[in-house]
Amino acid sequence: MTDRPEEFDLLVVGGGKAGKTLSMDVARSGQRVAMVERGMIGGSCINVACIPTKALVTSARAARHLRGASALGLAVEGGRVDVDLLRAHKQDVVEGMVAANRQQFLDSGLHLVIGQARFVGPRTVRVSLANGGERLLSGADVVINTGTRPHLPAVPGMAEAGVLTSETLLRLDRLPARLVVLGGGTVGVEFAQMFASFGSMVTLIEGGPRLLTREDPDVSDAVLRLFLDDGIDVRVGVAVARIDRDVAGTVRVTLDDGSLVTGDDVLVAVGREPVTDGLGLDVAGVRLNERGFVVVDEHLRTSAERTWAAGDVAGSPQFTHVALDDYRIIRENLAGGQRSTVDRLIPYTVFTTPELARVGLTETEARRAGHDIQVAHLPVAAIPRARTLRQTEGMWKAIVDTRTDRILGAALLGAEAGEVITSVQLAMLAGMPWTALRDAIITHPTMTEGLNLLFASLRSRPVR
Ligand SMILES: Cc1cc2nc3c(=O)[nH]c(=O)nc-3n(C[C@H](O)[C@H](O)[C@H](O)COP(=O)(O)OP(=O)(O)OC[C@H]3O[C@@H](n4cnc5c(N)ncnc54)[C@H](O)[C@@H]3O)c2cc1C
Ligand SMILES: NC(=O)c1ccc[n+]([C@@H]2O[C@H](COP(=O)([O-])OP(=O)(O)OC[C@H]3O[C@@H](n4cnc5c(N)ncnc54)[C@H](O)[C@@H]3O)[C@@H](O)[C@H]2O)c1
Repeated sequence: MTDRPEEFDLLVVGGGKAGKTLSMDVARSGQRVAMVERGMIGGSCINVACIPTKALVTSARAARHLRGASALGLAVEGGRVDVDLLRAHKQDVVEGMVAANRQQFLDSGLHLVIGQARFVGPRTVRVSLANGGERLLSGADVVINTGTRPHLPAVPGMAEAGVLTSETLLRLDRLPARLVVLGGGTVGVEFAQMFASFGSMVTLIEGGPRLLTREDPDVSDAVLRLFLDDGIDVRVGVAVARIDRDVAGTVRVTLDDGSLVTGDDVLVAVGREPVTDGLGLDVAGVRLNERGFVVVDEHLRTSAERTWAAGDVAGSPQFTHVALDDYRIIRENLAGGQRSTVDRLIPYTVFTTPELARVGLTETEARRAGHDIQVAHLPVAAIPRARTLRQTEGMWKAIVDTRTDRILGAALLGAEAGEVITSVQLAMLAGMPWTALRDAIITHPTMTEGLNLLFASLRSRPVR
């Protein structure tokens, strides 16, 4: 290797959703682009996060359907979960997407460099290549997109006891008979319910006052009731004092209220931390915040000249669709634009069964912000489609501004909520009044039709 770097118009460090989409787009426009990825073709979403988990949620839902088949008029036996088949299904979905990504990378003309990058100066990285050797690369512009990894808190005994993360549990080399889940956030609830559907006895421990602490208390309570119905043992407002594994292999989790939870495996799902250590960002002039995330401005510029950051590592809300929007922002700003992250309307869906889909403000946030609000409520059982699906669990709510008639936010817990929320989001983006959703003619019988009923529960402003 010479000391002169290979020069590119754009150098992307980490091939996550933001980085790979940007790399392909810029390469297709004829510029020289190098993307360094240490091993996961396509990034974490398709390899170890969204896609494998949602493939397994499909299996979990199928298992539930099979158990409830008689209610649908079907005489079906059992539905035993076979962990080898489960793993094969998940792998097949993942490998299909990885192969499609690899082909798209090739077609775009980007230079894919497989190896671990480390900054050795401004806009210059040394890459330890996966197949041996090194390369020195520089970019006229550089984008950091190295993502996050599971955070492991300092709990006495945990390292010796051995615990799982979302990544290691997804390898599925066995189905734990008893699974203890630490953390009742998005990862914790999705995994807890999925494994309960596969037949594991699940205990979920959340340090905060309730499940999904970002949500309104009535929404968290509705999720809690579903979990209790599923036989999940939920403990909230307790901290783990220590974790031990006995000679028989049983894990013993001692809580600070003196109680003891036992299991075969512990999944730690208490948040994610940025992948910035060992990246040499100090020599690149890139500032980090106290939690190790890259500090960016609203245009996703870092403290170093012509150096940008995108996705989880830039402190963006941790969703793939947000990483995609970060790509759009940088793409436009590389071309001299001023696109910004300010005031983005970011929906999300927690893939429990049924799903919890959210957009905009919660009721708590709307009140705190001083809005004069009305809150619409609807039990999902009131929606005809839910009856035909025989999935009547859940509740919907929406928050509207009484003065402007604009929709401020919605929380939909129910079947297909992740699809329905987009209609609410689009109405918000278009600045439509809530009455438009109350009065729109919507196909019958669909879940989206429930929006007519949800908003019909509100009072209209008197006509003046
Ligand atoms: C279990 C789980 C389920 C999730 N489900 C969903 C979901 O359903 N929907 C949703 O929207 N979001 C979901 N998320 C969040 C989503 O996965 C992330 O927000 C998203 O993947 C972030 O993408 P990114 O662009 O920041 O980078 P990432 O996809 O994290 O990519 C970063 C890449 O950088 C590479 N890298 C790191 N360091 C180096 C280095 N030094 N040199 C070279 N390469 C390097 C890594 O190998 C990785 O491929 C989930 C997350 C988890 C953990
Ligand atoms: N469907 C989706 O879109 C999806 C799915 C999974 C993950 N994600 C993304 O990944 C991010 C990370 O997910 P996550 O669930 O790891 O983090 P999170 O921040 O969503 O939740 C972590 C939870 O763990 C709790 N906690 C923290 N320390 C604890 C401790 N010592 N003991 C018990 N509980 C503790 C917190 O109070 C919190 O409720 C999410 O915020 C989300 O943005 C998205």
